[in-house]
Order: sequence, then C-alpha cells, then structure tokens
Amino acid sequence: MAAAGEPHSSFYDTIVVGAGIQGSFTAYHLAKRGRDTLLLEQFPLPHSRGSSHGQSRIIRHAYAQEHYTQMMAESYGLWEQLEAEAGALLYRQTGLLVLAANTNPEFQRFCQTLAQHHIPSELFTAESLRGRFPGIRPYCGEAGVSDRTAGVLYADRALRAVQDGFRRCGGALRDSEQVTDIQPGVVVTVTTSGGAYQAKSLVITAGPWANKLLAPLGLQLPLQTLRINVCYWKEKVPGAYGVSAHFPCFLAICDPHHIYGLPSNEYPGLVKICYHSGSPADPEERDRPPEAPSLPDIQVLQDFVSKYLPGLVPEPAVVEHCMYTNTPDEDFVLDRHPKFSNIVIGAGFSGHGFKLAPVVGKLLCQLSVGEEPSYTMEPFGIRRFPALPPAAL
Ligand SMILES: Cc1cc2nc3c(=O)[nH]c(=O)nc-3n(C[C@H](O)[C@H](O)[C@H](O)COP(=O)(O)OP(=O)(O)OC[C@H]3O[C@@H](n4cnc5c(N)ncnc54)[C@H](O)[C@@H]3O)c2cc1C
Ligand SMILES: O=C(O)[C@@H]1CCCC=N1
Repeated sequence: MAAAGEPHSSFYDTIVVGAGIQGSFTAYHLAKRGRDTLLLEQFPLPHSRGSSHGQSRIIRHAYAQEHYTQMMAESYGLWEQLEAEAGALLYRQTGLLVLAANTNPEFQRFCQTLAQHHIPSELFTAESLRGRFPGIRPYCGEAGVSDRTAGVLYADRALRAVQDGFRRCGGALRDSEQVTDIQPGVVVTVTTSGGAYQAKSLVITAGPWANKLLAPLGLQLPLQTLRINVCYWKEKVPGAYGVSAHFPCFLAICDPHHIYGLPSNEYPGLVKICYHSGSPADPEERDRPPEAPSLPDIQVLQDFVSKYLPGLVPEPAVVEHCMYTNTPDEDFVLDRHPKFSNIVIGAGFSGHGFKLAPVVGKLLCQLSVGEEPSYTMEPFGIRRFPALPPAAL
C-alpha cells in the first residue's frame, strides 16, 4: 500500500470492485497469495447501503442443499482463522432450530444433510420442543431439527476484520471511489470517480449494483434486488429469548417464504426476526415507498410472532433496512464473464451469502488467478440461466 503522500500505483494484478463481505474476502485471499490487489468501494466505509452491514448474521452447517453444507465445513475454519488473526470475537455459538411439519420435503432434506455430514444435531417432536424451548409454541404441531454448530456472526466486526486483514497483507483499499467505466482486454482498465487503474484481472462483487456494472459489458443476469425489513421484537421478560438464556437462532420453513430469527444480543431486550423476502427496490432508492402495495411481510411476521413466540410483543419495536440480490433459484453466481475470461463475477447471494463469504472469496480468487476451483462450480454458473440472450454468451 502507498504510504501517505506517496503516489498510488495504478497497475495491479487484480482489481476487486465492491467492498462488501464478498469483495473483501476475495481481496483478502488474493493479497494473502501475494497478488498486488486493489479493492474499490463507492461509498465511505463503513456504510449501510448494501447487504453486508448490521451487527448479526446466522452461520450454520444446516442447509437443504448439500453443496452449501459441504462448503460450510471449510468456511467455519476460515472464520476461525480470521478471528485468530484479528484477535476479535466474530462468532457466538447458539445453535439453530429448523421448524416445519415433519412431512415437509425441505425439512427432510435438512435432516438428511445434517445426518450425512455428521453435524451434531437433534430431532424434536412438538412435545419435546415445548420442553426444551419453552419460548417457542409449535402452533401447528411442528417438528424441529437442531444444528448445534450454528450461531451468530458479528457482521460489522467481521467485515472490518477481513478488510484490516487485507490491508495487513499489503492490499490497497480505496473507498469513496465509484467505478464508472470498465474497459475489458488483456489488461482491464477501470475508471473511477477518483482515477484510472489497470489490472490483469477484475472481480466484480457489487451486490445489488451488479447489473449496473455488467450492462456495459454486455451482460444482464436475472437478478432481483429486494428491500428487506430487518425487524426487532421486544421481549416481555428481558433476556428470556437471549443468548445467555440459550435461545437458539431459528429458521421456520413457511410458504411462500421462510421466517428466521436470532436471539436477543445486539440490542438488549430485542430479538431479530425477519421475513426471507422483501419488496423489489432499486438500491439507489431503497427507502422510497414502493408505488405498488408492498409485501405484507410485517403483517406475516406479526402473525408468526403472536402464534409461535408468546413471550414477544407482536409488533416490531425497531425496523432497519438491508438489500437482498436474488437469483431465480437462490443459488449464487460465481463465474467468469462469458466473453471476457479475466473478468470474474460474484453476485446473487440471495440473502444467505454472509456465512459462506470466506469460501466464496477463495473461489472468486481461484477463478481470477486461473486455478481449478476447490468445489464443483455447477450450481453457480451463468449458463444455468436459459433466458440469457445468446449474444451475451
Ligand atoms: C437483512 C439481511 C439478513 C441476512 N441474513 C443473513 C444470514 O443470517 N446469514 C447469511 O449467511 N447471510 C445473510 N444475509 C446475506 C448476506 O448479508 C449477503 O449475502 C452478503 O452481505 C452479500 O454481500 P455482497 O458483498 O455481495 O454485497 P454488498 O454488501 O452489497 O457489497 C457490494 C459492495 O459493492 C459496492 N459497489 C457497488 N457498485 C460499485 C461501484 N460502481 N464502484 C465501487 N463500489 C461499488 C457497494 O457499495 C457495496 O459496498 C442477509 C442479508 C440481509 C440483507
Ligand atoms: O442464511 C441464513 O442463515 C439466513 C436465515 C435463513 C434465510 C436467509 N438467511
């Protein structure tokens, strides 16, 4: 990194656009391998306009799709490594409870992946759930399966830790610099609001702005950007649903969208419970009220809280906002640009990418240095979207 007053280099091995959790981890892995790396961020850091801000995220092995459970084994290790390097606590184990009718096929897939991967877990009937978690009322006789390894990641702290780690490895992080133009080629030229830079390869991890950057490169991915209401609910007895009372994270498999929650911790007396969907929104106008009537997500949550969590006041006490960028199948996009092989794209993290960022960053790093990725990339390829115009491919 250039010292204060020294001119900045303008030629890098790799430039990463977007310093959310995915771009920051990609840059961290690149710098760790000795690649001269520039990480560009449009806003002053830290900021709350994308998807990686806030204090907490769920981390879990439990997934209905095996490819994520497989990746989580390595991800846990990399989070631990970052914790050690940063000398900061980034993860608190709380366990996770998945709730559903025990005949639900998705619930059964969760049970299968947990068993196949030997993740410490336990099955609960409605009755045993009541005994173990008195704060939860299985209103429709739901069953449960736990993932004891799950917990909460301290998101803001984690983002800072990975960016600090990147800098310690010699990486250059320039915030308040919006990328305004990308010229592909053997050497890629990136113009920002503050200058122009060149690199042998480029990684685009721009969150809800991905398609804006990809349009001039002839590519539009089927991404939907959603505004998410992040709701916090007051405990009737402070601490009853808290980490110290061993209340777990939970994921209720509901139709059409799941509901998930985290124990009270970051805001004393408040439990975070969210709907796993939101209203379509442009990230530039996230908080503008939608023209069409928005999803009645808060109503759905109120109904859920009053039925299933009798110790909470069934009205949100605090509502914050965040963005999801969803693909149609909610699998990530981790691939090279179909025409420009030295441009790599990480996008569409569909509201579940934080916990996997250490492995996502490694895979994007591997793609950008031309290495064989460590996992099958089939679920993440751009070519899985049949509706893409053939010209883009
Ligand atoms: C409410 C909520 C709850 C969630 N809960 C969980 C959870 O419990 N567990 C979990 O694993 N995941 C969870 N997620 C998902 C996870 O947080 C996201 O998948 C992840 O943060 C996506 O990171 P990103 O780096 O792709 O995007 P972002 O964080 O949005 O980063 C993209 C960055 O690119 C920058 N950028 C864009 N365009 C430009 C440009 N032209 N020039 C320079 N910079 C640019 C942006 O400013 C931004 O900083 C949740 C998400 C939300 C919103
Ligand atoms: O990724 C997670 O764990 C959370 C909870 C389930 C839905 C999305 N995000």
